[in-house]
This record gives sequence, structure tokens and C-alpha cells, in this order.
Amino acid sequence: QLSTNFYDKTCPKLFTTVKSAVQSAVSKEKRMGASLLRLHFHDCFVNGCDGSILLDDTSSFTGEKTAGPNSGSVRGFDVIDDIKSKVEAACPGVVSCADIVTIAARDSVVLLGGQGWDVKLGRRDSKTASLSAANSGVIPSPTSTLSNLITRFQAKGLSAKDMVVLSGSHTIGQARCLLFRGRIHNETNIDASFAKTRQGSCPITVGSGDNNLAPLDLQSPTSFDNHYYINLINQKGLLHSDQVLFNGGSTDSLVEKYSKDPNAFDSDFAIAMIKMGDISPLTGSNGEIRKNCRKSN
Ligand code: HEM
Ligand SMILES: [Ca+2]
Repeated sequence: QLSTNFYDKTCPKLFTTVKSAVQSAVSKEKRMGASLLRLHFHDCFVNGCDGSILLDDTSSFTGEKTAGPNSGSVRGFDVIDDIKSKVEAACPGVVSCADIVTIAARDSVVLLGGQGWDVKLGRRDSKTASLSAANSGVIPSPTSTLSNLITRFQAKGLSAKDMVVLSGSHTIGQARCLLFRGRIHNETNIDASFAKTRQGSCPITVGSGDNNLAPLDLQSPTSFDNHYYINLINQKGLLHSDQVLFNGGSTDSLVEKYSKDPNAFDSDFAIAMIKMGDISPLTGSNGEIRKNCRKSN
């Protein structure tokens, strides 16, 4: 029931408003484009794309922000607040926070050199959020096996191919040492000089340098390109969950394809992002249009 023209009459300036706000955020800090893309993923995988991840804790519920996969990790809430206030000024009470996150994710990809796609809109916002839902394992862990990743995505109606192509998001952004320490110190399917370089700012000792950052794509961490797949072929995936996509298993051929064909990556990415954005939206009289993305009306 989502549609690309949902706000054409009610908020004609929506797309230009969001785009210019994302542009100013990304020009201040390129990584923010990655953070906004990831925010959409983590929203959609927990109870659907309903803006639940944006809610602050209240006396009646603890939300998703402090969940394992999100705490100290997801970013971009201030940028969403900024976009929301500009959208509210243009068309008060009309556009959901869930849709703003969807558009901001697309605009981020485009600003960093990706292809873009027509986003479907009409999602409404949840009135609540759940810490336990966000901690229930629906968001895959970076230590996942390949079959685990496939299962997690299948549970959301996404195929193994969608999973491989959406993982290409790791062509931008950063990860913390504590999430790739095991890989760079203990695994053998890793390029030796790459491992050594990463070890330099991520010591083997647990608790030491945990929050030091490294780019998910060593070649071009602020360009949305297909280098992620080329890295995997060269055993330079940063996360365990990255390298499992090219490790002698069923997804090797797709990784090879995207490493050679950036256009196929761009167009399959667009298709998969639209699919991800379709996960269990609230529509009709369900949910609400939040005035403030951090709290229910
Ligand atoms: C396939 C399963 C996936 C796993 C296991 C995974 C895991 C991770 C981890 C561990 C990080 C680093 C977090 C930190 O250091 O705090 C990360 C970052 C990131 N992920 Fe994923 N991810 C997956 C899929 C996706 C998908 C589907 C998207 C988007 C559609 C995505 C977009 C990103 C982006 C853009 C970043 C960098 C964020 C930033 O720099 O702020 N990831 N991911
Ligand atoms: Ca959600």
C-alpha cells in the first residue's frame, strides 16, 4: 500500500527539503551518509520500518536505542530531528518519521555516489518501541555464519541475493574494533598485510582500543561503489560476516559478479532497498504521524 507519490499533494517540498538537509549533514561529515543508511536497516528489521528506533525511552517502555546492536553504534538521530523540524515547518503533521528515514537513506547513497531509486512512502510511525525486540536476534551479528545471515534475512522476506547485495552497504562507513578483533587476530581467511594494518589500531587484548574505528571498505570508505566485493575477493573483508559471503560457499558467485559489474550492483541494490523498505509498514489508521521523532504524540 506504499506508493512513490504518497505526499505529492500534501507535501510537495518533501524531497527537496530532506535532500538539502542530508546534503548539509553529509558535507559536514561524510560518515553520516553511512549512519543514516544503517539507521533505516536497523529500523526495518525490528518490527518493520516504523520509526521505532528513533523513540527515546519513556517511563512506560525502554526502546531500541540501548539494544546490543544499537548502543554506542547507531547514529544520526540529530540529523533526523533536524530534517523532521524542516519538514514540519513545510507541511505540519503530514510526513512520518519512518518515511523521513527511508528518504534520508536513499539520499545518502546518492550523495556518496550510488545510483538511487524511487522510494515508496506512506509508512506511519509506531507509538512504542521494545528493547527486547531489538535484542531478540533479528538484527544479525557480525560473527554470524553465512547460513545464519541467510536465515535472518529470509525471516524478513529477503532472499540470500538481497542479503549479499544489501551487505554492499559496507562500501561506506566504519566499524569498532571490538566487533572485528576476532577476525583480524584469529582468522586465517584474511590477507596478512591487511590483518597487520588493522591490528595496529585494534590490539588483541579485550578492552583495549575497543572503540577504535576502521573503515568497512579499506579502499573508498566514503564512496558508494563496488569495492566492498573486490575486497572480499582479496580476503580483505573487515567483519567475519563480510568475509563469509566469499569463503567457498553458495554466495561466492554473486560476490564475483558484483566485483566485476558495478552496474549490476547498483541496480540490484536499488531493488533490494525497496524490498527492505517494504518490511511490515504501519498504514491506514495504524500508528501515527509523530510530531517529534523521539516521542509518541
Ligand atoms: C548482513 C548482515 C549485517 C551485519 C552482520 C552488519 C553488521 C555491521 C556492524 C557490526 C557494523 C559496525 C557497527 C559498529 O562498529 O558499531 C556495521 C556498520 C554498518 N552497516 Fe551493517 N551489517 C549488516 C547488514 C547491513 C545492511 C543490510 C545495511 C544497510 C542496508 C548495513 C549498513 C551499514 C552501514 C552503512 C554501516 C556503517 C555505519 C556508520 O559508519 O555509522 N549493514 N554493520
Ligand atoms: Ca522498526
